[in-house]
Amino acid sequence: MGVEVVVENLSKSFGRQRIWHDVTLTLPEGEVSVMLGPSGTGKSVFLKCLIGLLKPNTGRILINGIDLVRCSEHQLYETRKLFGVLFQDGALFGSMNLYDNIAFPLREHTKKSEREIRDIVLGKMEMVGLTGAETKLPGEISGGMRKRAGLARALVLDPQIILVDEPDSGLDPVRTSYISQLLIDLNAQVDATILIVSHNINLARTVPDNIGMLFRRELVMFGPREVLLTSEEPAVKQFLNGSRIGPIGMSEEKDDATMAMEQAHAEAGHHDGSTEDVRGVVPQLQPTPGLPYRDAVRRRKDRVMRIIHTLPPGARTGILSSLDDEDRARYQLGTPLR
Ligand SMILES: Nc1ncnc2c1ncn2[C@@H]1O[C@H](COP(=O)(O)OP(=O)(O)OP(=O)(O)O)[C@@H](O)[C@H]1O
Repeated sequence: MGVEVVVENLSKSFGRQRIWHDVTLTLPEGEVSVMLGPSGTGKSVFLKCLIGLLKPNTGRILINGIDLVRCSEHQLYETRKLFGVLFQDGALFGSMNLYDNIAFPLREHTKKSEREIRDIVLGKMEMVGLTGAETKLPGEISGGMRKRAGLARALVLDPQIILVDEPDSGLDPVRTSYISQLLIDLNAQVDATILIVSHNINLARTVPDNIGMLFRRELVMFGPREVLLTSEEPAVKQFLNGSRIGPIGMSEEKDDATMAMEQAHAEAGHHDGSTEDVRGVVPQLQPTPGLPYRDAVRRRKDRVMRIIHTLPPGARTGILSSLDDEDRARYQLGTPLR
C-alpha cells in the first residue's frame, strides 16, 4: 500500500522570487490527490520538491518518519526509490523503443535477469494499454501513448508514491478522459499514493479523493474533494468554472468490440467521466468493471466521516449524499428521507 506524505510549512523561493510559502498538507496513504492552480503558480516546483530534485527553503517533508528536506544523501536516495514519476512529456529516450525505455529503470537499479525484466515490462505495458507497441519509437506514437509509456516506466519499480505532472497536457478531451480512467484503474490495482498536478477541471472533478489549489504563492486549500468542489472561495470558484470573472487574471481508432463493451458499462451505470457544465460535486470515477475495488475509497470514507463535523455545509451535504445504505448503517446515520 502507498505511504502517507506529510508536508509542513514548506516554502520555496528562487533568489528573491517567492514561489509559494507555508504549504502544509497530508497526502493520505493510497489515496489520489490533485494539485490545481493557474499556470506558473509553482505546481511543478512542488512536485520536484517532494521528490528531492529541488530543495525547499524551509519546512519539512515527512515520509516514513524521514524528513526529505534535511536527511542525508543516502536516506534521500533510499526514499526516492518509493517514488514513480510521470513527467509532462513522458521524458522518454527518443532513440530507444518503448520496451527498452520501460525496462530502463530495472536495468539501471536492479539486478534482475532479462527474463524477469521482460515479465515486468510486458505486465506494465498491458496495465497501461500498450500491449503490442514494444518496438515503437517515442517519435512514432501519439502524445497519449507517450504518456502511457511514461506511466508504465514510472511503475516498473513498484512505487508506493506516484507523482504525475499534467497528465492531460497536449491531449484532447477524449484522451484526457482515458488517462483519467487509467489513473483510477492504476490506483485500484496498486493502491499507491498518487499526486497529480493539473489545471484540467474535468480531471480534477472526477478523479481525485482530495484536491488542493495553489494561488498567489499560497495553498488556498487542500482537503476532501467535496470541500474544494463546493467552495465559495472566489479563486476556486472562478478556476473551476474556467471564468474570466474573478481574482485570477489573465490515438487511435477504437474497434467495435471496445465500443460495445464501453456502451454496456455505461448502460450498467458506470460513470464515464464526462461533466457538462456541472457545478458542485459530480460522481467520482470508479475502476473499470472487472478490476479490483479501490481500497482507498473505504479508508477515505472512514477518514472523512471522522472530520465531517469540521467541514463546510456544502461539503458535508456532498459527502452525505454520496453514501449508500450500507455506508449509512456503518456510520450509524439512519435512513435518509426519500
Ligand atoms: N529551476 C528554476 N529556477 C528558477 N526559477 C524556476 C525554476 N523552476 C521553476 N521556476 C519558476 O517557478 C515558477 C513556477 O513554475 P512551475 O513550472 O512550477 O509552475 P506551474 O504551476 O507548474 O505552471 P504550469 O501549469 O504552466 O506548468 C515559474 O515562474 C518558473 O519560472
